[in-house]
Amino acid sequence: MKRLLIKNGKVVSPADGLNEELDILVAEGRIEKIGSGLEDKEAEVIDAIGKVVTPGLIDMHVHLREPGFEHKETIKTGTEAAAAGGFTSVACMPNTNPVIDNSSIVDSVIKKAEFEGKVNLFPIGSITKGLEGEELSEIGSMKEAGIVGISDDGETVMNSELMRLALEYVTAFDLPVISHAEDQVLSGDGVVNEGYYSTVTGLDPIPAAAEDIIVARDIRLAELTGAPLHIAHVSTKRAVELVRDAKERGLEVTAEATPHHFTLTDEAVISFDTNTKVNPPLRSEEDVAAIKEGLADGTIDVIATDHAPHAFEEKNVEYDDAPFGISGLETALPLVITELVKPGIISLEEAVEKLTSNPAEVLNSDVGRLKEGSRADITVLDLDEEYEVDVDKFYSKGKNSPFDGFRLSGRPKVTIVDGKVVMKDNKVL
Ligand SMILES: NC(=O)N[C@@H](CC(=O)O)C(=O)O
Ligand SMILES: [Zn+2]
Ligand SMILES: [Zn+2]
Repeated sequence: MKRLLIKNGKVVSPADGLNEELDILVAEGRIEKIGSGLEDKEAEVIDAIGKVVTPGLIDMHVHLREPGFEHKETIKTGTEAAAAGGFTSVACMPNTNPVIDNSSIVDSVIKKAEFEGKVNLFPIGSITKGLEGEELSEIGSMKEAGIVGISDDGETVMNSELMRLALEYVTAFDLPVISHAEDQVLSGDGVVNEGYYSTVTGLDPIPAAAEDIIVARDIRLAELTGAPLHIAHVSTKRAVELVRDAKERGLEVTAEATPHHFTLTDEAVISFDTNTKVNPPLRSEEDVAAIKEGLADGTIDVIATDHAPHAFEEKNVEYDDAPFGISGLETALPLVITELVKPGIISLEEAVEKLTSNPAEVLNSDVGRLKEGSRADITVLDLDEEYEVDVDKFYSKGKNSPFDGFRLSGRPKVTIVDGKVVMKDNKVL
């Protein structure tokens, strides 16, 4: 295996106490040495001068669509998109067909990723069989097979008794329960946020309360059971307040926000572009401000994409009929830098934590760190490169992005997984 020497980059890994210009020597898939003025005659040199070197980014919320919806995305194309976006690990949601609700499907997803995946893949198992909300999945055997959490993402476990049982069950397993918080009776047939823009477009509304109610319920159940709870794609002001309060009370509650929810407001839906249709919906200016505050004060621990690719034909229909979801892996890091770091809403160090060590901690995984001896998953990024988003250049099959044509600054330049360069200069290798 080739040795790699990443030279003269600014190494940023707050969890490892690193924030300075250093070299990193990689051998046999591991970080052999971190230091100044390192030399190695055999190593391939990656010149990182003027660039930032971070632990490989982790996206704890993606939809890779395989098995069952390979026309939208596959493990191969989805992990290529991840590599292109600077991610070295992704955790994939179980709303596939069949649903990831038993150990043999977990095994098959892991095997497939070993053969075809560009990055590390950590499956998330479902909470209930078939995502039907009626019976618990085989959580114990899925844990043995390698899941890192459980979620019925795409659906809410509307039965509070069953959700309580799931939370009680995982306390024995060190698995977070990841909540897609939506009161599905209240959200009904809604497609956009309830407010001024649902009124002017005439599109069916989803009230913020649909999210707030389930966030409140699940926090209460986490308190009752003592289980670790992670709130997926937080999008409302009240949800941020509820998570903040839960943390203050010492509960093991964590939360994530997506780039689309901190970048866009529901004003975007007046275009009737179905690429703005996502669940939870794009919210009001006040909600977006609260998300940014939550990111800044640490209430929101993690930035995750909720990468939800769909085929062009599926999105190329009336707003009401289009599926919910945004293809997010290849714009996430540029949006974090452009929308959060450059304007000073969070520091670069905080951004790195929310994309590396924090999600690793939620998933109880040992990735997301830069230490001698640890696995060599590394991302090199250029904070200043400006470019225009072009969905036709996405590695993802999902071209469904509302950011097509956006000018962003900050870009991943090299992605290294297990000591191997899998993306360089925006080309997946
Ligand atoms: N976010 C979305 O709009 N869609 C997700 C489901 C989900 O994350 O809830 C999908 O699977 O397409
Ligand atoms: Zn969801
Ligand atoms: Zn999702």
